[in-house]
Amino acid sequence: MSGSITMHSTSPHDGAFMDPLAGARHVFHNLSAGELVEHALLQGGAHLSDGGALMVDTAEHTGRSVRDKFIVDEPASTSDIWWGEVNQPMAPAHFQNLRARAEDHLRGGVVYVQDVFAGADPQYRIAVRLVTDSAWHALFARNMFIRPTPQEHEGFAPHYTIIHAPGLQAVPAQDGTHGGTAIVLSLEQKSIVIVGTRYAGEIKKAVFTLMNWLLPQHGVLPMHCSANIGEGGDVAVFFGLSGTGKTTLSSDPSRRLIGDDEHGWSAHGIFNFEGGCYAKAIGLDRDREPAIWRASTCFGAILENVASQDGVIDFDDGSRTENTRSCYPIEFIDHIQPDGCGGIARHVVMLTADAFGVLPPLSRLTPQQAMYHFMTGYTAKVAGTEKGLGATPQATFSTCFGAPFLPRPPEVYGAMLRSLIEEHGVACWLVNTGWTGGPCSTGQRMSLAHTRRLLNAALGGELDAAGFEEDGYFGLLIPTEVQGVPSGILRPRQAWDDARAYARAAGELLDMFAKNDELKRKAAARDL
Ligand SMILES: Nc1ncnc2c1ncn2[C@@H]1O[C@H](COP(=O)(O)OP(=O)(O)O)[C@@H](O)[C@H]1O
Ligand SMILES: C=C(OP(=O)(O)O)C(=O)O
Ligand SMILES: [Mn+2]
Repeated sequence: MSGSITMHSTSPHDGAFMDPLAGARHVFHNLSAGELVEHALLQGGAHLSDGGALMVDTAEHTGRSVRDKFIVDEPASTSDIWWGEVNQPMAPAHFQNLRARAEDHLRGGVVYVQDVFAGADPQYRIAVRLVTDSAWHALFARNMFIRPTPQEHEGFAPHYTIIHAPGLQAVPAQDGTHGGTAIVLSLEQKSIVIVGTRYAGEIKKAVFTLMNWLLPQHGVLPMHCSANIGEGGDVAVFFGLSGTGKTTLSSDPSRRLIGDDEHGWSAHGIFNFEGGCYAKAIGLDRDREPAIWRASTCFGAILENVASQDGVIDFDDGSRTENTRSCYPIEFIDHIQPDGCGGIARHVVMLTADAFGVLPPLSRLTPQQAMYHFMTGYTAKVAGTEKGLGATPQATFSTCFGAPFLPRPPEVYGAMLRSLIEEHGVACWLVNTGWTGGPCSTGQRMSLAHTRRLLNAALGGELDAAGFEEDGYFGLLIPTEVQGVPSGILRPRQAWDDARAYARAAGELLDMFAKNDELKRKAAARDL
């Protein structure tokens, strides 16, 4: 590997397409946050909260459209793609159509251009240009990615361009899509097209997919995780699927936040891909999560699908969706690592929100167990929209805690993590941020205070000399005592009133893991 790596082998604009902006009526380049807020209000469909946060509505798409994501099937770039359910091929001719129509659509009106970077480590950074007709999505990109300095803006040459036309519907017969929505990556043409959805998370996760494609060729492991750094410079990464606590737990007043969702692990250490956070806002409570609450409610923040009355935010209202979101630049959090870079991770934490209430709140993993849980990627959600009584939990297995974002086969990422854990003697932990004392219908959500205390004990070295005992089902090592947490909580069997009900639930969860292992074995045999 050379000193300065070129993440982009050909010239930024390879001439395959016209400048997407040529002929556009009004083009606004790199407006400030204040200007974008003004434009968003004028464009309509947005208003300010009493504290100044921009409140927007995404209409029917309130989450990612997993089935509508495509990678263009281009021979030079796609031989290493993990084709299948996650990565569906799109014919180059279809992409050509779709992109041309998206550009035409944008040319017809007002266009916002935001130039940003992904990758805090300059060596592995890509320059990304978002072209959109929606001012608040331009603000989203400005908040979420790394904002160039004035000098960096001069001569900014995008390596990748995102054509974002949320109001345009794809046409399946012409564009090769399933319906009106499409998120399409062309690795060869260095271009991403997003149509038919206003959910802003598509923008950041499309760039994440791109980083997941690019970085392994440079010996860097891309990860769906948050990261922070302790007083002594010790770095921890927190893997986990959506809603397991990456954002919440990484902003901890006693540790500096590196980032809340996407990181790379290079020979120098951990670096954020982003410059902002995208927190789940449902139930956001001022007292329980003061840092995220403050960041989410001030001018410059965007609140997606959050309800309000006369400007007063109601974070408890999930009537539009449970997946309400807040988006803010990382500087809105007090304790951050300003350059977005830390050293080699000393701790790897795997978060799971176990709605069956079976897994211990904290357990230590051997390197082998850590790899098993990484390749398995378990979490369990409450099914449907009605939470609480009677709801049945739904197990989810998403390999590498991020299958929807992996363009390469999972083993590529697994092998890299395995060698990093071995090489650096990394301590590994499994944390259940889900339920305790029963499944979600009868148990309680793990207290955030307990989860934070357990993590601080693990990361701060308090548990180095602690006693551990096996859980009896998963071979997990549970600390027998942690200051500040009742011992009855540490062992899930004791947290349940009915020991037999616990045994049954644990057995059932083990079966679900075994079924998933079997499915993976079959899929691997098919691919041989
Ligand atoms: N013990 C807990 N640990 C972490 N999060 C919890 C816990 N209890 C409740 N929560 C809630 O779960 C949600 C976790 O969401 P978030 O941190 O945004 O997840 P992610 O970033 O992994 O998608 C938040 O709404 C948080 O308040
Ligand atoms: C942005 C997302 O990720 P997360 O929930 O992991 O923050 C998402 O799933 O749309
Ligand atoms: Mn998050």
